[in-house]
Amino acid sequence: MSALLQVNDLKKHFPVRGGLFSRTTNWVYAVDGVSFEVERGETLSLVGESGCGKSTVGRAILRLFDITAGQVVLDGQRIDDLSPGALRSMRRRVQVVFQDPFSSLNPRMRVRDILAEPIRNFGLAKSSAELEARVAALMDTVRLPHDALNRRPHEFSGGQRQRIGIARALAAEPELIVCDEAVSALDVSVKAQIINLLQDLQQEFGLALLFISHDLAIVEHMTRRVAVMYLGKIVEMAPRRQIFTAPKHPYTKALLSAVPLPEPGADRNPIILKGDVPSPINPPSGCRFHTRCPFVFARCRTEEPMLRSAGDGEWVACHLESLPEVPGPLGDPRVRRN
Ligand SMILES: Nc1ncnc2c1ncn2[C@@H]1O[C@H](COP(=O)(O)OP(=O)(O)OP(=O)(O)O)[C@@H](O)[C@H]1O
Repeated sequence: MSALLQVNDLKKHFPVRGGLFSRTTNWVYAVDGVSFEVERGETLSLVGESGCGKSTVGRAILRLFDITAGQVVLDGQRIDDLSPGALRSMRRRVQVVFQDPFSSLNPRMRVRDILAEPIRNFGLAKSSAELEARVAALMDTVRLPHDALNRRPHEFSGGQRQRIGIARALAAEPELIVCDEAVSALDVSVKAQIINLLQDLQQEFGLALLFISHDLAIVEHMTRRVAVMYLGKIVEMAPRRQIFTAPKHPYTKALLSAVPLPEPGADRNPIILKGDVPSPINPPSGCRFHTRCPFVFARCRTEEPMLRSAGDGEWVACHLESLPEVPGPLGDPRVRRN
């Protein structure tokens, strides 16, 4: 059986307009050739620093805009070129939970109406009694009391609002939920509760999650696989254990070395990257990470590394992997000096 979601060589370039006639003067290469799959019922996390293109991938899957190139395939059907009419059923199957439920929930609507809207829109209840029962069941599912149905979003805490956002996504009976920084704005204890809730729901409903986050500490607790993005591309994709115990790409190593360890006094030998992330308007030639990579060598500056299998479900886009094993400057046996 094919994967629930297949993203093939996805590109999204945004025009930069300027001048008197608002002509396109440049392009933001926000996502520039990204491929991955999400199986039914699994969680794939998309991680990377701010601006690397994570949300743009999520929005492309939700068809919030037309993509520049590539394919987005849901359950065997291309959804990137669907007509507006055909988009309707796809919209039910893929839902989203955003970072800030406050701005994504209509402040004038009561919770009852917020939850009833998708059920009505997608024709999921045959009578008003069934609609009411479904709304009540959703409150149970996200562990909110029924008397909250008559309240409006501003009357809830951040964690409770996120539960409402999750209930609204579930109302459409989706197969995939894109969680875009869904717990990033919450306090630590509330974060843990929402993560537990998402994991329980995933088990209960067999949901697939695309979990977009800049926070690796969160991802470690809830994902099966991780894809690491840098400047519009995936640099490494692997099962969680491999990413967290034996990362291969120098950028993944640097990202992980910045995650605080739970044991007091423990040290990870942080890898400090030089400089800032370059602009996606004018990304570096060759490997996009070469301007900051501690292991850079000549080929990295000119030749773009492809995402290649490194075995055990692991994919890496780095020239280091193909090199003979000789001692490198930092003791990494795969690094060639030149
Ligand atoms: N509508 C747009 N028009 C122009 N540029 C955009 C647009 N949307 C995103 N970008 C640019 O595309 C790049 C990727 O943005 P994106 O929001 O996908 O990154 P991200 O990794 O999700 O970061 P963050 O977590 O900060 O949102 C950024 O440089 C951003 O400024």
